Amino acid sequence: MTSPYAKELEVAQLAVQRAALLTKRVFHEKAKGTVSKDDKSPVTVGDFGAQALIISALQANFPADEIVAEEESAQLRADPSLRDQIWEHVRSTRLDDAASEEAVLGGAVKDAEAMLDLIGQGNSQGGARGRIWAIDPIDGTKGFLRGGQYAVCLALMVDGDVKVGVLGCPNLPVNDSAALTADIGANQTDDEGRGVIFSAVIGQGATSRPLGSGALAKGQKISMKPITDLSSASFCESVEAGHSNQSESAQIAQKLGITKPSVRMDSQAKYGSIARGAGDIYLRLPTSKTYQEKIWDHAAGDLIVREAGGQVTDTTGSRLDFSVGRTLASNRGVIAAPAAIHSQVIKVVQEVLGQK
Ligand SMILES: Nc1ncnc2c1ncn2[C@@H]1O[C@H](COP(=O)(O)OS(=O)(=O)O)[C@@H](OP(=O)(O)O)[C@H]1O
Ligand SMILES: [Mg+2]
Ligand SMILES: [Mg+2]
Ligand SMILES: [Mg+2]
Repeated sequence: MTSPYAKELEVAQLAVQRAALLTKRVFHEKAKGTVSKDDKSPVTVGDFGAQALIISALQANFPADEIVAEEESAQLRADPSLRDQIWEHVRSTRLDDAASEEAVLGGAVKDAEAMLDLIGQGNSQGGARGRIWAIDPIDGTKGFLRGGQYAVCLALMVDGDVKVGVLGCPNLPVNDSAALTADIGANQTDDEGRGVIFSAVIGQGATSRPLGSGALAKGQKISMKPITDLSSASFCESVEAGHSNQSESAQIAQKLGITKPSVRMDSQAKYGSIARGAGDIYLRLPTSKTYQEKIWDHAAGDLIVREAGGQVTDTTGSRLDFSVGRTLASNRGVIAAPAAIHSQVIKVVQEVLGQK
């Protein structure tokens, strides 16, 4: 008997791998086709193209499933030149392994119009019922533009619970033990020895494997660092000061006896890094009363960390709730840490936030 979600995992990993081939090409281009969205955040040819390729693979395999994806097609319909730039990438990005490309991912997208339709298919409102995929085609777009970390993110939720999570991180070291000592926060690229896929299926643990471009490489189990002494730990936090409150995190570090500076890294690469022990504690503290976290920014990382032996909660200690729509509506903050120290961190987070 095959294990639960084996097909979903295979499709998700290959879809992320193919989408990452596209983002890697755009990463090395000088002009990345960047435009500004209504909320003033950037989106590039890479984000749109990766979303089209992933949705194409999902629809070829699971046509009845719903999809919640970050990007929208409306802006592209009014911009034929941008559409054509994206189409050029979508048309020409293929896995090296022809069998996986055709038999698993369903092959090429028909034309530019079909591509726009695919991008627009990620408009599900989410919720607590049924099978829903969450896609962040490029998480950490600012990092992608800056030459930092970014991640191609895909997760399957069933009745509001994350069952499968995959993160493709082209700029992280492949090797889990090398990553332990590498400077994972600094400016990064996808040179030799870089590019990793993290994945997890509920109840089956978490793995990492080289990102590659052909048949999937063999994976290895990953687990969080067994920290007992917080004084040797460090936080892994956003690069962008607007995404997490850095002065509160400094106070929390001090109270916990953490002396090392925070590792600053864009995207869900943070979740993957702590899940393989190349980092300790993911901390995200709200900066605004109105911003709502999006499910695609957390779903895959949440499962990967929990399957690697961690706990992921908000600042009250409750699990993240992926069942309420496209956002984590009432969520305040995220703390992901090895299970043994998670409650200790939450206690101090609450002390510091409570002082305000
Ligand atoms: N105001 C605010 N507060 C919190 N979070 C926000 C905010 N604005 C945006 N975002 C989301 O942050 C995503 C980027 O992830 P990180 O914050 O972890 O990384 S970093 O900021 O790039 O360092 C980023 O994901 P992408 O848009 O996929 O890059 C955003 O969804
Ligand atoms: Mg994101
Ligand atoms: Mg994104
Ligand atoms: Mg974005």
